[in-house]
Order: sequence, then C-alpha cells, then structure tokens
Amino acid sequence: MTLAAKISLGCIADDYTGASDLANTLTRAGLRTVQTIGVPADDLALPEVDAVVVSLKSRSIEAGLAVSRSRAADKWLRGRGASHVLFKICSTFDSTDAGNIGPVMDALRADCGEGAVLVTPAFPETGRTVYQGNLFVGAVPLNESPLKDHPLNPMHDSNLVRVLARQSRTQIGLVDLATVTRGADAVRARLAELASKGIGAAIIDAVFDRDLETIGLVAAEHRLSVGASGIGLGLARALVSTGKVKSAAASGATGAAVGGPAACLAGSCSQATLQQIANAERVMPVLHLDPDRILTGAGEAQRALDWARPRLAEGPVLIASSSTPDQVAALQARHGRDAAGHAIEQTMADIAESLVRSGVRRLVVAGGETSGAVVDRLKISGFLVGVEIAAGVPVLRAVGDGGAMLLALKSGNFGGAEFFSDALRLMR
Ligand SMILES: Nc1ncnc2c1ncn2[C@@H]1O[C@H](COP(=O)(O)OP(=O)(O)OP(=O)(O)O)[C@@H](O)[C@H]1O
Ligand SMILES: O=C(O)[C@@H](O)C(=O)CO
Repeated sequence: MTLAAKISLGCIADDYTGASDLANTLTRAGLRTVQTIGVPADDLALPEVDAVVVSLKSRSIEAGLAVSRSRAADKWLRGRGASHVLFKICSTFDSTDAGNIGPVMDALRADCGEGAVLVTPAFPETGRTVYQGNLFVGAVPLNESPLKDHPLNPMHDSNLVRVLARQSRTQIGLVDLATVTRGADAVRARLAELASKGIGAAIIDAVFDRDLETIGLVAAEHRLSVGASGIGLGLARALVSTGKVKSAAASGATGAAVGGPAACLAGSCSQATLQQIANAERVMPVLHLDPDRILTGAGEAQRALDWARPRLAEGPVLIASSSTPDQVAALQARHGRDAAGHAIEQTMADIAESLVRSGVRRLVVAGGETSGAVVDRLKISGFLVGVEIAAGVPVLRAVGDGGAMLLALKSGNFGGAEFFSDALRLMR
C-alpha cells in the first residue's frame, strides 16, 4: 500500500532523532504523522497520514551529498501533495561553516521558488529560544552552552544571522521579537520587505509557543521553512486552526505489547546523556566501551556482546561509548574527528544488530548520529509515533517486515536525569 491521500505537510529531517522529535510534536498537535527512514520506496506500506517526516542522516555529511539527498526527499514529498516542506534542523543549529543548513536551504529554496525563507531553531519546551537572532540554550547563549564541546560540530557563535550567512549564498535578515509580537500581518510585511531587498532567508525570533503559532500561520502560506520542532508546532497548529487538517486525537500509535529483552546504547557525549548514564548505573548493568580499542579494531563489539548476552534475561542493559569533552578531544587528536565518530557509530551498529539477533526487541539509542547508524543497520523503513517519554522523544514502533520492535531515539541533549529507565517503563 502506498500513501493514500495527499499529505498536508512534508518534512525533511537532517537526523533520525530530530525526525522522531518532530514526528512527536506533530502527532501531539493533532496531525497523523509517520516517520520514514530515507526517501520511501513506492511499495512501502504506510497508513493514511497528514504529515510525513523523511529522516535523513545528512547533518554531518559532505554538503553536496546533503543537498542531493534533501532534494530527493523534497521531490518525493511534493509529489505526494505537500505544498509546504519544513527542513528540520537541530534546535541547537548543529552545523559548521561548510553547512549543511545553508546549502540545503539554498537548494530547496531554489527548487520551490521561495522568496524569503523563515528560519528558527526555537523550541521553548526544551529551553531553546531565539532573541535578536541569538540562540539561547536554557539561560545561556549557544556558544557558552555544552554545545561548544560537541564532538562533530562545536558551536562557537550564538548569532544565527552570522552563522547562517557563513553557510548560505543568500543574504540573511532578521525578523525580531517585537515584530513577531505584533502578529502575523507584521511578520508578513517584514518578510515581504526583506524579500524585496533580495534577502533570501531570515532568522525569526521566538521565545514562547505563542510566537511559534504566529510564525506557523505565516510559514504555512509559503512553500518552505527551516527550523526545529518549535516551528513544526506552529505549522501544525496553523494547519489545524485554518481547517486545512482536521485534527485527529493526538493519542499516537498504540499496539500490542512487544515484550522481550531490552537494551540501551549511548553514543552521545552530551552533558545530559553523561548524567543519564551515571544515573542508569544505579538501576541496570552498564558497560563503558573503550573508544581506543574500537579505533584499533581490538574486538570491542564482541566484548560488549559477550558481556550483554548473559545479562539480558535478567533485565535491560546499557552499553555506552560516551566520554567527557576532554577524553573526546584526546581521542580525536589521536585518530581524527571523523574517523573516531564513524568507527564508534559503526561499532554501535554492530552491537545493535547482534543484540537484535539475540532477541532484543526494545532498544533505546542516545545520540542522533548513533541512532542513524543503528536504524540503518537494522534496515527499518519507518516508524509510527507512540507515547511521549520526554519532550522531543517518543516511543517508536517500527513498520515493515522486520517483526514487532519498539525503539526510542534520544537526541543527545534531551530527556530527564532518569531517561533510560523512564523510556523502558513506557516501552512494553
Ligand atoms: N568516546 C567518544 N569519543 C569521541 N567520539 C565519540 C565518543 N563516543 C561517541 N562518539 C561520537 O560522537 C558523536 C556523537 O554524536 P551523536 O549525534 O550520536 O550524539 P549527539 O550529537 O549528542 O546527539 P544529537 O545529534 O541527537 O544532539 C558520534 O559520531 C559518536 O560516534
Ligand atoms: O532539535 C533537536 O534538538 C533535536 O530534535 C535534534 O535534532 C537533535 O539531534
């Protein structure tokens, strides 16, 4: 079965945890939503939905590849009737001067002939707000937050007008909070003014959900927007309030219990994940991988499996590669940033594949790149969205032929201190 009806909202997410975060937000706002892994094959069985979130793993790849994959996703979504496409990026604007937010935005904008694109990573529910174009993570500017130590894209500038200008071929403007506060007409007028000056994209401030509702109303009249789950919330509420989508009960997918052994894998080195791992040690066995042994091919995946298999019958286990910023920096100095990241991701995928072969049917993964490597290896084609574990993290039910399986894909910075046990409690 293919998608039966025209979809109202198309989304392209640059990583898999970000995609499930967005799918969760859209579902809770009343849109029937499915998350696909990659651009779907035409014969993928999918229910009738209002929104499709195509998950790519394009955040940290070469910009040209990110552009071509995003354009393919955009073409697929528009072919299914999506008149608006949201390019979902990280709420902490994870990127480098080489991309990939700017190059992908430029290409999608050219393809759909958009004037000025609204861009905001604001997601107040998780503490991400934008004021005067500056991104705050909780109480601190982005460049003072733990994102300054991110293993793949350390963020050293909180002014997103500057950050995006370095990545994009178009000039970047600002729609400030005072304008947003005056309402949708004021935003429309400002956007038209920027477009008339040849400015192709604007960072738009947002501090509260009501700002995102205003932004969503205006964005929904356009062909393209760029942002995190906050703008997704605004778009979804706009689609419902203007009657373009008939709001479904925001219950999320339910289904028969899956049961069976459960495991957690953590590849995120974020401060939040490090704390969650430390807390998990009190309630489940935790194995810390040795990243150097992974890089030197010393059979670390096999050691992890030999450790995990006898424990699975007793309850969930957690396997983590995560290290502190100093340890990450030292490892990268020895082996190179990309080589270290890639080797660890692939080892996590090896471990996940073998655990699933050993009967694991409930899997929690922490970290966007890590989740991407794991989900690709498991050859999962898509997810239905279930209950919310924490802001931005739902229980996911795999669709396709691989047998019943529940996953939770946690963005590095998301979730409360007891995230791993919170997730497992809801994954039955
Ligand atoms: N000990 C380590 N040293 C160096 N790199 C590591 C280590 N452990 C994991 N990594 C790598 O760090 C990267 C972490 O990125 P990942 O996207 O998984 O987490 P995150 O960035 O915290 O999450 P998100 O993208 O959801 O915010 C991956 O490439 C992973 O392989
Ligand atoms: O927006 C976020 O912060 C997350 O959905 C994400 O993309 C982290 O990888």
